[in-house]
Amino acid sequence: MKVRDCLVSAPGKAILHGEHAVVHGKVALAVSLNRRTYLHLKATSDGTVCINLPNIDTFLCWNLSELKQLLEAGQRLDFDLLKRLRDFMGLTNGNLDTSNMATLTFLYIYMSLFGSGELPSLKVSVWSELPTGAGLGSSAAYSVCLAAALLCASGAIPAPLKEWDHTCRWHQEDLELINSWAFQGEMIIHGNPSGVDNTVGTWGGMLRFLAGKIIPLSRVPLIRILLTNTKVPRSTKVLVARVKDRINKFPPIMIPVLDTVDAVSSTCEKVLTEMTREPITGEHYNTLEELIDINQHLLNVMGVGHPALDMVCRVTLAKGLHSKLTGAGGGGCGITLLRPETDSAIIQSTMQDLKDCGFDCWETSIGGPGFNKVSCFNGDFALNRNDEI
Ligand SMILES: Nc1ncnc2c1ncn2[C@@H]1O[C@H](COP(=O)(O)OP(=O)(O)O)[C@@H](O)[C@H]1O
Ligand SMILES: C[C@@](O)(CCOP(=O)(O)O)CC(=O)O
Ligand SMILES: [Mg+2]
Repeated sequence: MKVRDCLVSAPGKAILHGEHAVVHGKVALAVSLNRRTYLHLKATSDGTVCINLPNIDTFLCWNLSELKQLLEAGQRLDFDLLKRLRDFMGLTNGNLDTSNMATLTFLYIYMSLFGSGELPSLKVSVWSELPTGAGLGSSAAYSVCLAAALLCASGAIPAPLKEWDHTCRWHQEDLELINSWAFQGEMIIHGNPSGVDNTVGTWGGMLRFLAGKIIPLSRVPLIRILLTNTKVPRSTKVLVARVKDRINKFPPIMIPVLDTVDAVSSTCEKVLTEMTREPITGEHYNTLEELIDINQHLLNVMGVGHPALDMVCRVTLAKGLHSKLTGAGGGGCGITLLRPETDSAIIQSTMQDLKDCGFDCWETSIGGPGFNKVSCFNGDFALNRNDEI
């Protein structure tokens, strides 16, 4: 089978409001970031499939003949395949570390897409500008890249449409297919994902996500934020399970908390919309700050806070800035809202204070015009075909 080489990329995301609550059917507001994950797929002819995942120190190869034995002729690929792959990799349920989850996700999508025909010999390399396991949707960006590249290589989606700047894109229905396979990847990595992260990775921009329904927010103001990575490692899968346990233990307490988060997200959306229709005032920013504070407390009630995230909130508040965790929490990243009038000296000194705590910190902006979705590059332009990654 002739497989096309390709280079694809997908953005990370920040959740403004609604993390965790979105898993339980509440609204989330999420936005793509200008940090991305890249995947290069290269056809080979040595009868192996190999993955290079330098961010997580994983470099593996398998013989196609070994993998073929895991496929049962004619069978629809599903969680039985997942079980066979787990057994093949020697994994028990509790043994899903960073490398195993990434490997299992790759093998699952690869075997599912190519299993009914000939397994192609490939080398797949993935690298990312996103911190892994820090709340910025690295798992979704990884899954979107795998889905896009492998669907394209298998011929399940056509060659993408070329754009003027040497990048290219897919039609809406192809993006939907990419998103659905990326969601399966997230299921392997997260256990019970809402789908918001893979949706942002696929479509980009800012969106409102509710029970699988996506409403793109096409008119949103450009907002400056700080992103701070506490570098405290955590796993989304573990945190999502922790919140579920707490909901099961205290339903009358936790269900109103989820409803309140839902109201925070909807109120924030309303304010953002107002900000595009009328002159932006200090009052708009005051409300956004209050919503951030309220949601941070609610996330602590859900049990996904961490002393390092409390530190981010304290350090920034000392400079008059408001922060909350973003993503699954339990460590990872926080976002801090910057007001338009915030002096650059204040921003610099806040960033220095955060760095002095041992955190990584960078300024970025979200919203505004422009999309930042999954895209591919015309191979010859972006990479010489003979380049080794
Ligand atoms: N660049 C990458 N290369 C390989 N695997 C990755 C990469 N980025 C993310 N992953 C996978 O995603 C997992 C992290 O997912 P998760 O706990 O949801 O955190 P995040 O908030 O970054 O999405 C990692 O353990 C790994 O399996
Ligand atoms: C906690 C959650 O709302 C977001 C998780 O994001 P991340 O994996 O921490 O980037 C889970 C989900 O929506 O699937
Ligand atoms: Mg994730």
